[in-house]
Amino acid sequence: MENLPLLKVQGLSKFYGGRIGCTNVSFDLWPGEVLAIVGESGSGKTTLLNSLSTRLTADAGMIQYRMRDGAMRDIARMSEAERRLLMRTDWGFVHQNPADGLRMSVSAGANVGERLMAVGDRHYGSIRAAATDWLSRVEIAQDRIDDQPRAFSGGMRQRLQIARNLVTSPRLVFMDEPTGGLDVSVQARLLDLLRGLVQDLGLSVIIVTHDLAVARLISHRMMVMKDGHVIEQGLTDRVLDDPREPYTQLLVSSILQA
Ligand SMILES: Nc1ncnc2c1ncn2[C@@H]1O[C@H](COP(=O)(O)OP(=O)(O)OP(=O)(O)O)[C@@H](O)[C@H]1O
Repeated sequence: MENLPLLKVQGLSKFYGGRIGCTNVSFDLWPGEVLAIVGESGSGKTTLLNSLSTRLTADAGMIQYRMRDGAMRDIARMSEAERRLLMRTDWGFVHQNPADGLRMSVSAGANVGERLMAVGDRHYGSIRAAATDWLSRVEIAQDRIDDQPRAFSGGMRQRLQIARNLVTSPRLVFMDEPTGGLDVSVQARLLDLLRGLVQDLGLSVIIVTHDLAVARLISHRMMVMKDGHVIEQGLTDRVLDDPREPYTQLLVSSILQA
């Protein structure tokens, strides 16, 4: 199945009244592939990510996903319950602000364990063991398992949010500026950790970032957005080293000069 796409997107569009959010986006995502969506503020990155992950309902187009049994399913034709199950198990969503993806008033262990309970795991010992294991994989000391995330630093909260997402072994993870809003040194460490996990787990990832250095480090392929349109896509190194569109050239050179 490795030679079949995990996600197939055709002609996806989302409008806000008369304003374009994103329009006519098409691409295939392959198992183990990391796709970065880049572009300046207001270009439609978040709208596209939210439409792909069904947090927003698209106005046109089709999203097909290859289920674990190999069947290609049209996301729009799934029942609400099927879609919810998918989002709790096979998909993950890492928000820029960890508070949007965590429950701030329950313990770190419960934040991770909760996703397992949501898929039917009822055995306290095994849930606690999985939570402990995941905390250490994201470099959170085990003696913090009973602390609430409100007692954590920004970087720790983000690592906890990642653990909560990955504990159910998802195959596709959406990320919205996961290193945004953190100090530069914390960002670098988190990016390193993310890159390692994505590689080890063979995850497929769609990551929104306005930071081309982040895209360079973590992604295989890149889509450049402008005014809701994908204006250029290709292998990350190709797009950054040899941008074809004048707008991409401008984006790349402005970063290099900064
Ligand atoms: N809820 C909304 N209602 C109306 N217009 C919206 C809404 N959300 C986004 N838009 C518009 O859609 C376009 C794309 O916005 P979007 O937030 O997707 O861009 P972005 O690239 O993610 O920007 P940023 O990097 O600043 O988050 C913009 O013109 C924006 O004003």
